[in-house]
Amino acid sequence: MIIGLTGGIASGKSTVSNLLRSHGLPVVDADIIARQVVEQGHPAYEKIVEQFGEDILDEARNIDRKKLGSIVFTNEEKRMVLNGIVHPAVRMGMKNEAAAHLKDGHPHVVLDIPLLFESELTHMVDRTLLVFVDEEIQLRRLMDRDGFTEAEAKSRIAAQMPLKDKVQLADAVIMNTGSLEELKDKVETQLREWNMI
Ligand SMILES: CC(C)(COP(=O)(O)OP(=O)(O)OC[C@H]1O[C@@H](n2cnc3c(N)ncnc32)[C@H](O)[C@@H]1O)[C@@H](O)C(=O)NCCC(=O)NCCS
Ligand SMILES: Nc1ncnc2c1ncn2[C@@H]1O[C@H](COP(=O)(O)OP(=O)(O)OP(=O)(O)O)[C@@H](O)[C@H]1O
Repeated sequence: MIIGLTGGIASGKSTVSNLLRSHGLPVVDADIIARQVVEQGHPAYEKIVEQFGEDILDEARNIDRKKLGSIVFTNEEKRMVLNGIVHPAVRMGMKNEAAAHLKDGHPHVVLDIPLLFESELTHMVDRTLLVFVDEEIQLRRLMDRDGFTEAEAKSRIAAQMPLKDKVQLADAVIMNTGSLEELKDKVETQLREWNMI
């Protein structure tokens, strides 16, 4: 079974991913692949520099993610351009990694995809699991984790489908408004319900 793990920015997907890994489940992380496919030498890197110019590069000519983020999270059109370059490569990378885990004999694989619903990727998975927090907690955790101003954090949250709309689309929801201990219990309960542990 392929599980699609999703949620909003700073909802707790990586935290849940780590708990899933601790149960022996392999997790394929779309954010990590999205970083790999824009490294120098990859075709997506060239396309991004062509579209966004050399101003988004740092001294070592790597993509400065902070700079690129400040452009695309305040301009939907530019975000779509970036998505159009990066997402096909991410999809391919995820498929390859998932196939390798299945080939290794793992019966279940988790795909951690922040934009699972926005990018209509549910066909890639058998079940969807949403990590939910209310907007106030999401904003606070995002500002605390990344040191963003309120405006920066809000622009990132606004670039995604509201979490309450994702609740309607998910097969199961894990509430992450409580403590990490509670989260751990909820993850375990969900895995048992789906006969995955
Ligand atoms: C804009 C970029 C350079 C900012 O990099 P940065 O290191 O600051 O953030 P990081 O990649 O770790 O993403 C953090 C979170 O932001 C959110 N996010 C990232 N990209 C997007 C996007 N295009 N639309 C909406 N939310 C996004 C996700 O929740 C993600 O988990 C980077 O996010 C990027 O290249 N985005 C485009 C690719 C993408 O969509 N990645 C996310 C899933 S594949
Ligand atoms: N139950 C919790 N209690 C307190 N802090 C938490 C809890 N769950 C997650 N956090 C913290 O909130 C922040 C966001 O969590 P995490 O990084 O797992 O989110 P994410 O959904 O993977 O984010 P992104 O979309 O940016 O990749 C982190 O600093 C994490 O340590």
